[in-house]
Amino acid sequence: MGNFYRQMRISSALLKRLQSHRRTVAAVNVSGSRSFTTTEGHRPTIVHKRSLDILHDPWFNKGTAFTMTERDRLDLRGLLPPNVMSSEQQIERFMADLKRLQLSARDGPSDPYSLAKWRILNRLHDRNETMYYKVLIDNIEEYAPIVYTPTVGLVCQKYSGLFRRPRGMYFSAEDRGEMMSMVYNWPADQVDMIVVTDGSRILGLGDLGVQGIGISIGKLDLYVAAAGINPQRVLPVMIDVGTNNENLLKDPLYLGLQEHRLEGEEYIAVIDEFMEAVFTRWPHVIVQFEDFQSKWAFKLLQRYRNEYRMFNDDVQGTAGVALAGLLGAVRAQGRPMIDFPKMKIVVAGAGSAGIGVLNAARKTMARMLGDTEIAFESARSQFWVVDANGLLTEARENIDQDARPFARKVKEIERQGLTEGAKLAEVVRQVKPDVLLGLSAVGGLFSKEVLEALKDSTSTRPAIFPMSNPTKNAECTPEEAFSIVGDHIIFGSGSPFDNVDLGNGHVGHCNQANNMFLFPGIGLGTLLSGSKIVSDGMLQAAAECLAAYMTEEEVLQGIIYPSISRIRDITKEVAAAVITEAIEEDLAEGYREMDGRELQKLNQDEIRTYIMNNMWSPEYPTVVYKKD
Ligand SMILES: NC(=O)c1ccc[n+]([C@@H]2O[C@H](COP(=O)([O-])OP(=O)(O)OC[C@H]3O[C@@H](n4cnc5c(N)ncnc54)[C@H](O)[C@@H]3O)[C@@H](O)[C@H]2O)c1
Ligand SMILES: O=C(O)C[C@H](O)C(=O)O
Ligand SMILES: [Mg+2]
Repeated sequence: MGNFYRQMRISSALLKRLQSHRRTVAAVNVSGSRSFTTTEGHRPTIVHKRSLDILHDPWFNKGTAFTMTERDRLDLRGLLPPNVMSSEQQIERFMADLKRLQLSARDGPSDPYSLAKWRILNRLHDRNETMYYKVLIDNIEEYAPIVYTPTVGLVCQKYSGLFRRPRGMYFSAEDRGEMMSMVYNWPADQVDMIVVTDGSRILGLGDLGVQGIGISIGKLDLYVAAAGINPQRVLPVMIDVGTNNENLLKDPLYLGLQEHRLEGEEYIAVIDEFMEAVFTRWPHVIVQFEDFQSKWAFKLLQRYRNEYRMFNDDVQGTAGVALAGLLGAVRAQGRPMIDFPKMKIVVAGAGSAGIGVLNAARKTMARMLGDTEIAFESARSQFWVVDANGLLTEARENIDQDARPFARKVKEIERQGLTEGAKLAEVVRQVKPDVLLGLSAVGGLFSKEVLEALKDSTSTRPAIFPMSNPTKNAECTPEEAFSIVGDHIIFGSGSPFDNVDLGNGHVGHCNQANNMFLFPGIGLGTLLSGSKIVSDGMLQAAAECLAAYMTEEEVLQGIIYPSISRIRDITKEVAAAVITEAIEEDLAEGYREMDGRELQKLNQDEIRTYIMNNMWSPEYPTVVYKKD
């Protein structure tokens, strides 16, 4: 036997590994023989690898069954979800998932096989990243809805069953005091982009705890596909501070911490520790906050935005995308953009996304009106905000601090025939808005009654934006909007829908109003500019670039956002706008061999070339072996 292996030039390390594997197999085969299993079964397995190498080796990997001491010993801490499982629980989880597959492979009527497609793509992602991203980039229209919204929502919901190999890092409340060392368990010396979530508000699906890691992975897939960030330099992160989802707290197979969420100072201390750890190891990284519940989204943004390279996608990315849509709706009426401050806008939903949009739209109106305090004050009267308690006015008790600037004066709305807490349909009936925008996470909120009321809009082309995700949380479908309000509307939804056949060869165009058209360009532009912060000006430049991207002809046809097949191009354009603004604000310090001064000398074409030269493409590199 020894001779045979020598002849085959198999190294002694591999020989040892083969022998140890053969012992395991033998032990399994003779499990009835007590004496054999006791002697062999208790002998430790010697491994010559640590960290991800172990998790990716099917011979040694135990997945979630690695004990905490093993995780510490083998540099695995943070590379697995925090809940240690027994092998029986692992099998139970796998079997339950297998049996559920047929029942759950469905997200809305659009694609009954979406989850099955996700599994196949995910397996490719685990085996061969270059090939995975080539498939994704070459077929982005078909597969973005699988790896990103809406299927990613279903994946997060089913995550405990779908979990096979870990991807990304998990920092849990149990890791307090350890994060600074744990961060070195990640194998890459360079990380450009982190997308982090605490799982507290995943799309419109609520608190999904540790299962929210899927959203960080999906967003980073778009960073690679759209922005050409090197996949070896992205890091999805889940900060598990517990969950308030009672079902998950009771589920014996849940992979996260089974305790209620940390609150107050304790919560902030965990996020602070995480930020300090990642910026210590990777000082130039950009951290995108994703799907944090509103009460933390704003606080954390204010806390970190002047100190670290970070932004909140739901607040700032969404604001820019919605603003581009609002300006597109003005252009689609054949009016100049400068007419924007005359638009009457009803927003349903006053969470992180809704308030982000309201702030950005109000500021833009004020700027167009002369950028004075009076202009800022008068812009406020263009918005009516309806949340779970109806129309928001100053008569409301316990108004959320971030929503307060949009609470209407009681006298003012009484003159419009409205009162505090008025229902959405009533508000639409009285206001006759130009735009109805939904960020409520309530599927079907734009009911027949609401849409009927919008028929009396004073606009020649009312715009309807059911922006909530995933598909079943959309406030209405395009069929409902076009059939009830009319063929002339502008339509944009957060999740993708097919265009609507209006008959007579006419098509009702369904735009996808999703922050995916901005966040990859914001990240890429910030990275390549070398700015230490993501400024308001850089975000505004990104939004204006998207707003101006569509041609007059397209806009008049109701096409106000690009198709996803153009996402790499729009991302490059957005990145160029971000870099240009960073240079103008004197924030650009450069990236790698391009220092800040060199960057300042580039013209627009050269900036685009610089961006394209730094975008990764999925091509196999030549690989050579080198001894340590
Ligand atoms: N399209 C995009 O790019 C995009 C970006 C960000 C968020 N979103 C979606 O927006 C939704 C909301 O996100 P969020 O972070 O603001 O959530 P959130 O939970 O913080 O806010 C939801 C808001 O909706 C309000 N609401 C609840 N029921 C309502 C009702 N019946 N009528 C009117 N308002 C009601 C709540 O009072 C709250 O103000 C999610 O579905 C998310 O997926 C979409
Ligand atoms: O994830 C998306 O598709 C958009 C947005 O970030 C959301 O939270 O819904
Ligand atoms: Mg989000």
